[in-house]
Amino acid sequence: MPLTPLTSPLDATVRPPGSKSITNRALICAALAPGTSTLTGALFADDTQAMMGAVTALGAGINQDPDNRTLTVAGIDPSTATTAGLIDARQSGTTSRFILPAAALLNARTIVDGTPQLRARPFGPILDALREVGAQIEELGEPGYLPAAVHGPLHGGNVPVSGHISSQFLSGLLMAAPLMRDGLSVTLTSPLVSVPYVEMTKAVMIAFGAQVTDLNVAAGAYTPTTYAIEPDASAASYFLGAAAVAGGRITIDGLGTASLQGDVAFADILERMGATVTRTPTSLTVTSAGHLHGVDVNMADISDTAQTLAAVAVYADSPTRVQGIGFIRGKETNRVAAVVTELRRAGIDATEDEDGFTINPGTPRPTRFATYEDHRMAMSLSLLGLRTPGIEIENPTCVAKTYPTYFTDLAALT
Ligand SMILES: O=C(O)C1=C[C@@H](OP(=O)(O)O)[C@@H](O)[C@H](O)C1
Ligand SMILES: C=C(OP(=O)(O)O)C(=O)O
Repeated sequence: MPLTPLTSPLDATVRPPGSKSITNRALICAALAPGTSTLTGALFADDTQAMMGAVTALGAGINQDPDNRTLTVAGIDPSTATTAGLIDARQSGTTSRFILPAAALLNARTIVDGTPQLRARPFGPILDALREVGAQIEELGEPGYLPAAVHGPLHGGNVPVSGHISSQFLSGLLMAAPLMRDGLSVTLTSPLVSVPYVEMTKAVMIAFGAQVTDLNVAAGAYTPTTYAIEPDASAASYFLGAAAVAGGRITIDGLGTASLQGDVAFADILERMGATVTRTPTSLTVTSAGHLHGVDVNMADISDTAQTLAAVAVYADSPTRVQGIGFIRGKETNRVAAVVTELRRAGIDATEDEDGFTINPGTPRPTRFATYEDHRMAMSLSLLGLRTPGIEIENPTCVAKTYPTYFTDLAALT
């Protein structure tokens, strides 16, 4: 995918597609709520298709209306459901980590597997926690990795869970918890990364009628609900980053101070770098002259936007250091190594640190970037093409994981 630099400053309003994280949480809660739920503003992408396939395998019924971005979900009663089978979570961390506990509620054997990329990502903490709350677990490949078989039901109770590898283990356990016999109380055994995603989990659960306080969930049931899903804040980071790189104004419609998504704080980092940010409860506007300063920032809460910041940092007037994100070596690819390798390919002085990376600004040369089957490598590196001639993105269709129309929407900015 060749990219063409912009010839005039940006001046656009964008509404990104629905949040992947909220869509996949709402699908789990709706699938476990006996009755009909309606999800509006949903994301239609590979990760959410993976979740739709997963909850269908558990017995839920899904009607997809992509033109109206709406999903209608006929939920199951997990205490009587006995559907077992093979679930393909594809490349999706959220689908795999959220469906394992949900499948383990059933008195049936379910195998969860995914692509080779997903098989390389860690699952040990969630498999261990599920054993503690009553599941029979078979690790069918390497211990601590997919594929794995789960068989319930779950008695719940108190369970220790580690937080430093991924918050998705905790979110998955919490969402299944209302249907555990004794409910669930989680004690974290290590510091939690991606904290805002756990707050999001609790908010979606509460919208579907669950009782949640701190990391304690009461036994009960989900209630079918009509639920409106926000646009995706991680996707929005590319458009906000575009204003920072190319200069001009970008407004994100549908995301603001009222958002459930931590990634809206990417705008705060651009503000620290010198951009002007205007916020309302439901919109974010970034205006920039394209001259930003470097920043030293901990991105443990919003690590999906770290690659976006790496791209923006290339054009700042001083170095940028990102800390607190060593755990993103376990995402779709080793994101710390991948972003440093690709920026160095373009002649930028980037270095890998133990818990992040440092980007020294420079003038990138024309480069064809590798994307490592990582949608966020493709979307973040595309920002260089808005300012530097001769930028190409290999395998651009990898954006289908969360944002199939990304390159069309980027082109429409001009
Ligand atoms: O719960 C979620 O929806 C997510 C949590 C984060 O993962 P980790 O908790 O593994 O950092 C994030 O990177 C991912 O894209 C979505
Ligand atoms: C890490 C990501 O996804 P997941 O963990 O859900 O596969 C992501 O979307 O950047």
